[in-house]
Amino acid sequence: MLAAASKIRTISGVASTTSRAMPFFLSTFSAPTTAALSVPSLCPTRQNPSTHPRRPLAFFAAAAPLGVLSPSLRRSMASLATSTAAAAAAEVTHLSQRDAAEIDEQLMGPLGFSVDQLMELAGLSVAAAVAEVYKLSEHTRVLIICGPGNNGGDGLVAARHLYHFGYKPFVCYPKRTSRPLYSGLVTQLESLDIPFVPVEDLFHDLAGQFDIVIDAMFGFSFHGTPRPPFDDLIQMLVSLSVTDDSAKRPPIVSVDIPSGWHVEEGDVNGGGIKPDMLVSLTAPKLCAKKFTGPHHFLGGRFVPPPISTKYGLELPPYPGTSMCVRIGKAPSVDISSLRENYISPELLENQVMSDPFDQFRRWFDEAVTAGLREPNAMALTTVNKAGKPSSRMVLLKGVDRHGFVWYTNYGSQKAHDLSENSNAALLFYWNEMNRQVRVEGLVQKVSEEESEKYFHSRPRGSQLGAIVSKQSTVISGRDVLQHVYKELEEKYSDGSFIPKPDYWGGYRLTPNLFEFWQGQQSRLHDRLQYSQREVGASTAWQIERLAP
Ligand SMILES: NC(=O)C1=CN([C@@H]2O[C@H](COP(=O)(O)OP(=O)(O)OC[C@H]3O[C@@H](n4cnc5c(N)ncnc54)[C@H](OP(=O)(O)O)[C@@H]3O)[C@@H](O)[C@H]2O)[C@@H](O)CC1
Ligand SMILES: [K+]
Repeated sequence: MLAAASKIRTISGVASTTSRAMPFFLSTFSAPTTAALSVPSLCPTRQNPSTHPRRPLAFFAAAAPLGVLSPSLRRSMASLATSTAAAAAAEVTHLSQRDAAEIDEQLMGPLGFSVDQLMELAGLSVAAAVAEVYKLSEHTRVLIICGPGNNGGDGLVAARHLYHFGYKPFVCYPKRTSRPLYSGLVTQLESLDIPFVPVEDLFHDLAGQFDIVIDAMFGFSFHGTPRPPFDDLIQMLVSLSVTDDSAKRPPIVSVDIPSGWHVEEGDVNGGGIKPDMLVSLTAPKLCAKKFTGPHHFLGGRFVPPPISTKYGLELPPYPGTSMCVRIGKAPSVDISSLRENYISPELLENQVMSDPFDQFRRWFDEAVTAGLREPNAMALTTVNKAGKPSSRMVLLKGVDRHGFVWYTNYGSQKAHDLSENSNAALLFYWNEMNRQVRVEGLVQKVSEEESEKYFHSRPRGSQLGAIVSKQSTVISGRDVLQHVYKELEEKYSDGSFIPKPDYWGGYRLTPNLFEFWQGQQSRLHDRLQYSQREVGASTAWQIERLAP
């Protein structure tokens, strides 16, 4: 059985609402095992966005020094990528019209690119940026208005990618050119049954017909004032963008330049389009400095060093494998309006395993199968003898009937707390599945032998890292770590055995309480608690439902 859980988040003040669907594999669980669970190595996985519109694809993994999306990395690192890029926005280079055209010529001349290639990457960037901001569940119908030049071509390509992402594109392409590149793009869209909408059909109830409007009319070669029919189309978007209630109209996304704006001066008389989102390509043009909408992205991840060097381009790094990166400040949200409505299968007493370890194992396997990133990440809360609590995330490295194991530095704050008070709590939060597991119990160090075994199973870099860090002590700078690390790297460069430091090892929490939480609609969440009770000379787990 494959059921779905989804979550609807409402964000007022910005674009809005997200929802997610996540596969659950409730009945695919095989017989519980008593063998220790050795946590598998977990890689973020990508699912077909047209069928699984879940996390914004991971952000941030590869591109040193910054980086989501991956992906999707999605996802926590995304905010870091975003804020770092935002911080850098002030220094982003803005191109004059002449430089933009010159770069175009060089890319397609001495640097060996074809226009088809660049257009494909540009259109893909636009589609990726749109999908990052406007979630499929809330914005399905996308109108793409395409102009006569390459900006229009970017729009045609974006339409195709949006279709494959699961959106429903409609294209308005009033001035077609017969060049094979463009006729090919049109044929590709026709083969997907994407409707081509005549201009006349757009002049009534645009807001009711579409959830997003993409302006791909003019880019950096625009000059003068718009000629028909683009003058009327631009006016239509102007009227749309001044609609008071932004929630009642489709957002406008401009490709490279808001059409009709002066390429360098921007919206000179103030009567032009006011897009909600701008996707600058290659590098922002000077007019982008006047863009005041909430979402400014950069796309066109193809700029080779000769161009960056020649034009002194300062551009934010693209996160991970992403085709776009936010530049400019991320819109601020009203925290009190962030609200999720959880939709999940019910969690009933007669569905859960009688043993909480088996139930944990079942949920853990489902989290891994569903492709969650680091489902073994858990918040560990310790409390010192003065009753002062502290929390941090650690990684679960094993679980069996004896308990939950993680490794750390025995000189750390948590170790200090645990030496004074062995009570601790673990919290797993599997956001995409609307699930949380709480575990409480007593903590003990694992045997030296167990720690040794695990230490030597780690990559050599992690072994050295464990030696370098006198965890939780104050250090004067990052260079301190790098210096010691380098020395150790040299010392062990011959591949010789790296001894485990005695201040490094594992802990095991032996649970006396579990709580399995499944988010449900209208705050009527399922909470099933397992606690221990005496039965004769032994103990048994009793399951009780807690009010949400
Ligand atoms: N590396 C890069 O840089 C990359 C660039 N890429 C993309 O290319 C875009 C630049 O494309 P582009 O040069 O084809 O020009 P664009 O702005 O689409 O329009 C030209 C057309 O509009 C017409 N037109 C002009 N003014 C007009 C008016 N007032 N009223 C009516 N029509 C008017 C003009 O006609 P003309 O005036 O010449 O008769 C011509 O037909 C760029 O912004 C980016 O999106 C990416 O694909 C890949 C990488
Ligand atoms: K445009």
